[in-house]
Amino acid sequence: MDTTYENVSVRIVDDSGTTKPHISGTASLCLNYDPAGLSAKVVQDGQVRLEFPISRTTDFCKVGRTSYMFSLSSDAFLIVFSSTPDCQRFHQYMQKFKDGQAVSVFSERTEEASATQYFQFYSYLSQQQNMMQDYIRTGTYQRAILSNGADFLGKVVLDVGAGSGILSFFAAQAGARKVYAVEASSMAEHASRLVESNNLQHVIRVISGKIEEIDLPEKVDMIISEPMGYMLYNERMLETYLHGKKWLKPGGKMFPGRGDLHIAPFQDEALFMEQFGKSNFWYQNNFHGVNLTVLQEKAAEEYFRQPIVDTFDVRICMAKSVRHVLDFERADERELHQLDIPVEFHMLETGTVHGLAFWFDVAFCGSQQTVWLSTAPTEPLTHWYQVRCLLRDPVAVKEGQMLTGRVFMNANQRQSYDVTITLQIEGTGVWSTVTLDLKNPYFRYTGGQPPPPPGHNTASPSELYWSTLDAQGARQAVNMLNGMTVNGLGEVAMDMSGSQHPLVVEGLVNQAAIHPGSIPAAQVNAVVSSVAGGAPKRSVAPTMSSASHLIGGAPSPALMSPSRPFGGVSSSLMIGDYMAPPGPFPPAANSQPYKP
Ligand SMILES: C[S@@+](CC[C@H](N)C(=O)[O-])C[C@H]1O[C@@H](n2cnc3c(N)ncnc32)[C@H](O)[C@@H]1O
Repeated sequence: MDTTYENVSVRIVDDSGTTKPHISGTASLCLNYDPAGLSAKVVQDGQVRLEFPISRTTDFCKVGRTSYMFSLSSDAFLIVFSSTPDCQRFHQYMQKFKDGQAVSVFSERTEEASATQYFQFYSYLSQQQNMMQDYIRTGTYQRAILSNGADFLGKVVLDVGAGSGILSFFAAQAGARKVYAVEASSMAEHASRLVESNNLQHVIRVISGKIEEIDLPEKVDMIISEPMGYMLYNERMLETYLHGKKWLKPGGKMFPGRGDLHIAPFQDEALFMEQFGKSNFWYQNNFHGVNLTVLQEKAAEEYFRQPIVDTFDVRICMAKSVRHVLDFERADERELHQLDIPVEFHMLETGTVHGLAFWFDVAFCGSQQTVWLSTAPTEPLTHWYQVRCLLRDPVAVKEGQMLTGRVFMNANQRQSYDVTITLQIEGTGVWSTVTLDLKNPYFRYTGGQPPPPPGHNTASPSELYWSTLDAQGARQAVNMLNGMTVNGLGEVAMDMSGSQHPLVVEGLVNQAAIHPGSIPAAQVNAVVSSVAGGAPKRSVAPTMSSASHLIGGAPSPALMSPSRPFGGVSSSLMIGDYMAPPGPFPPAANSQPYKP
């Protein structure tokens, strides 16, 4: 809701009802959320001329068609709006406020349509399952909680955004006396049923509602939550997590207690060409008799606004990552409205910087043990994958140069961020800038092994392979010859079981950091077929058409296999942890994520 009103005049009212101007000329009236209700500010030329709190007990009323009267303890003010519609809009807002209807930090910062879709998404059991089945995620949370029993035993805990209630169950397992499981979507009903069927009603109390709007009967010793979206900040649920601190006792703990966003420049010519190539569809002057070329530039712009969600070989990074730390126990939610992250990279190699790669880690700093949950490319893959932002204009760099700049993340009302990257090579005048829409990413993960960057071999891989075989013993060396196997000693057999590619030997080929329990091989044909920018061939059935509809996160890798019984989960669209409904079939050539 727009809560700024331009060109208002403010008059002071005396006891006889006579009014006179309180400020000369007109000003802006801004309403902001305040824990006690609202705060009204009259701003003129950048200066606050009048500020007063509005609570549900404040006296106010509409006067005529264009004015509003506020009787405060000291003075009474008449706010005169510049038009009847403005006054009407203000009146509706105040009515809602008076009725106690959802005027909260959350509703202030979120478009209604975005919130509706967001909580609908999380109301699906399949979506909760998707997160629960991310074994690295769920297993790490359980371990962090159970290995810090002292922080939970006999304690009161708040679970912010409880979903299925899984984290509340972990807190109960660790001996919590009381757990308040707050969930805004209708998943709260399912969570209640789980609590009852597990006979934990005496410990876990599910509260249906938004953290920003509910009431708790007491303060808590510990807050637990899983509020991370991709690139850490998407979904803006971290703000909800920090908001929950209004219920935390002094000295209370947050689990996790901190989040580190890592940022590194990368080189990936193939990815750059792939994105660029997609817009070439519009570079046709006779598409069914229509000249499309005027839109090619706009299409390229649109593709480069999409952050790319997938995984990669860490060796594409050209410098050590810069780390941006957020201390959840200290930070204020308002700090997350604009994040201005300076970056400075000491380039470790010569080449082309195609963009910046992002991943995050969170730490559970318990009194007994610190446990990290990492989404780094060197670690087992999670449903957050990693995110890469391409530069429209890549920059050529030399080893030893300094690449500096900033990543500016500006929160929007769609529960996401506009991300502006600016980079320059120090002392050269070479720079590049791009703005991306984090709400509309391109989900590119195919389940395949991410290739290493070209030119990374500094010794002969073939020699290395054979010397490893020699070390293992020649008998184990197996080769294929016309359907027969011949071992390193020249012995021939008809056994076909040793048909693995000879170069795929553990320790020789770098395997992706994929956890065997989470990531079965998947063929995301729809995505693969769009790689060159052409339309996916109808004969190639998209087994993961949904994956092309990522909104802000991704299916748990465990659900990426077409062979899994719950593969249907992935036919939804993602928003971090959050996905939206499936799109058309066949998916668009560009694998554009669905956007609400
Ligand atoms: C990423 S899921 C985590 C669910 C569960 N805690 C888990 O770890 O499996 C986030 C949950 O928080 C809920 N949520 C998001 N914003 C919320 C808010 N402002 N108030 C209450 N719940 C919220 C969502 O509906 C969703 O179920």
